[in-house]
Amino acid sequence: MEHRLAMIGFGTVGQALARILMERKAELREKEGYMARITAISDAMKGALYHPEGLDLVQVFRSLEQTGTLDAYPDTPGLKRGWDSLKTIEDTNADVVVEVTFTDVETGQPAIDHCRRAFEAGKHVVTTNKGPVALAYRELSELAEKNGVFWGFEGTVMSGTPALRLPQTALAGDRVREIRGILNGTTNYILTRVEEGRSLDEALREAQHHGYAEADPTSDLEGFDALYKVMILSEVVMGVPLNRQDVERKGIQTVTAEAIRQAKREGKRWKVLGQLREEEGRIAASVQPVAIPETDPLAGVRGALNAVTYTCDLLGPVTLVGAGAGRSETGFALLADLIQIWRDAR
Ligand SMILES: NC(=O)C1=CN([C@@H]2O[C@H](COP(=O)(O)OP(=O)(O)OC[C@H]3O[C@@H](n4cnc5c(N)ncnc54)[C@H](OP(=O)(O)O)[C@@H]3O)[C@@H](O)[C@H]2O)C=CC1
Ligand SMILES: N[C@@H](CC=O)C(=O)O
Repeated sequence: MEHRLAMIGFGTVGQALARILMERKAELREKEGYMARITAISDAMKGALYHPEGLDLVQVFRSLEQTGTLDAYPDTPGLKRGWDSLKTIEDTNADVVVEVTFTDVETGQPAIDHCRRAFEAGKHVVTTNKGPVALAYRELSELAEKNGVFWGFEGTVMSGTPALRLPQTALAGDRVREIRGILNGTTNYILTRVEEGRSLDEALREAQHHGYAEADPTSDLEGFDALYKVMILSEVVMGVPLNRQDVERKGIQTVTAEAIRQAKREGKRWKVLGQLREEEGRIAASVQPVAIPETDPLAGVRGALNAVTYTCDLLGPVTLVGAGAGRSETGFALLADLIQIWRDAR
């Protein structure tokens, strides 16, 4: 048995997963018995390829390096080009759809439709796209269950750091009453670099260069990305759905470079905190920059690292610190979900 994957979107994260599968092929096979081949890629601007026997990833990356597109991939018998995302999901032989298109903070589309169509076609989905989980969790979970397929979205919160798998597995049986965390890698990186003397613009450019920022970085800067993660944590970890309007939101545009450096002189650090607290079945939730004292454990979380503290009834507080964004870090989140599908099937 072997996974056949269809990549919907082939940007930073999609390419990172492809590289991991290529570079770790032998190790994954030996240690996990895991085998996968990418049979299809469909990307908005780079183009689309499908070959039922699998694509040659060396040629895929060569074509991207030469042309920025998939156009220079060599023609071989049986190769199809140009299929759009929905045709790729429905008409290829893939059994797992890897949904890694942009997160749309208004509608969650077209990613919600991508997941819907995949489940209806009896295909598993792994995704790092926050839109479907934040806006259509119930509907899509039910649809996946009805069709007997798996929906993996570990990478939607804190990249490959197991921020969702930890409460769902290791904390099962306890109740999470409160969540507090740094949930956006780009803004934490920017705040750290500005403290170190960079300008806000320079720091944002660096974050983009490292692959941390959203395609439209205003989503990071204005707090929408963290807001979506707060919605996901509320529903998936605390079992309470929230609307966007339920979450108070402020971005880092309200914090000047001088305020960041002044806080440092006063022994404080600005952090964008996502906070959720359960009170009588209701959730009070917010995303906002706060100047916290250096003695706060979250103050030491620097750069693109993120952290989350789950305060549980029985266990008390548990804090997880790890990558919040990044190429291989987020590609790994998809791999972890793929391995879970693989293990569950066995
Ligand atoms: N980067 C990170 O560290 C993390 C990212 N994420 C999430 O993962 C997802 C992917 O992120 P990332 O790879 O960085 O983003 P990129 O912007 O690098 O890649 C997204 C890709 O999706 C393609 N695309 C957009 N719409 C469609 C469509 N309708 N059909 C096919 N392809 C489409 C884009 O095409 P083109 O550009 O060619 O137009 C682009 O290549 C996002 O939802 C993001 O929020 C989650 C955790 C961390
Ligand atoms: N842009 C996001 C990417 C991961 O979700 C971030 O910076 O955290």
